[in-house]
Amino acid sequence: MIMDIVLKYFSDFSETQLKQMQALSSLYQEWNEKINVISRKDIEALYEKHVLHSLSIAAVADFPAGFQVLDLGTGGGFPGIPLAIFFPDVQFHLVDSIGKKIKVVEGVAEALELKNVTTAHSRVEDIKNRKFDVVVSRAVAPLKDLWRWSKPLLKKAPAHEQQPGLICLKGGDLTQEIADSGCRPRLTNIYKLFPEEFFQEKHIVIVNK
Ligand SMILES: C[S@@+](CC[C@H](N)C(=O)[O-])C[C@H]1O[C@@H](n2cnc3c(N)ncnc32)[C@H](O)[C@@H]1O
Repeated sequence: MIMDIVLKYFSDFSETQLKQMQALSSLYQEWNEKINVISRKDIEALYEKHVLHSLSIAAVADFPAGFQVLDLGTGGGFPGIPLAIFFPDVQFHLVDSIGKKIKVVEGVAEALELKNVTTAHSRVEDIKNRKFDVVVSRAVAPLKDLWRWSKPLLKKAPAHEQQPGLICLKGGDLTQEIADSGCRPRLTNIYKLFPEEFFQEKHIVIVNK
């Protein structure tokens, strides 16, 4: 099935990861019948539109074992769930302000037995007393807000080291958004990694700590 598209670009999965990736299709179909978190059109193209797109972050950033990653505005679990499968030794905290979406994420993570996923039904601004190595996010808010929310939640980088703090998937013309953001991000074009036609959010934007 369409899962082939993921295997075309990421071939190094363990048996467990492969089973988890393959299970995503039926899990999201089942959950979507109860709670609609993904459009009908998109659910048919789950691996291209959501899974591969989420994994594009893994193509540009390495998360070492023990890293703590926050997925800000995870919705139905993107990019957090595919990344949690991809990086089983990294801890992912998936947060969204809409409770029913977090219910789906919890159901999917539990069915996949993803021990490295925790969730919270919360606005990201309300997270207190926690720090993360990196924040990931897709299609949530202008860069200015993403960076304002992420900054206080990030552990400090060691002196003189440039480390990614915020990695987000974004679409459209980012010129004005970047000018307004108050930070100086780097951009990677996703279509240089994967076929352009799959994605609406065509850039990976990385802001260093
Ligand atoms: C367009 S959806 C994208 C969901 C998911 N990241 C994806 O790409 O499929 C944006 C999500 O961000 C969430 N969100 C927006 N602002 C937020 C905030 N301040 N804190 C937590 N979640 C937020 C919304 O509830 C919504 O589920």
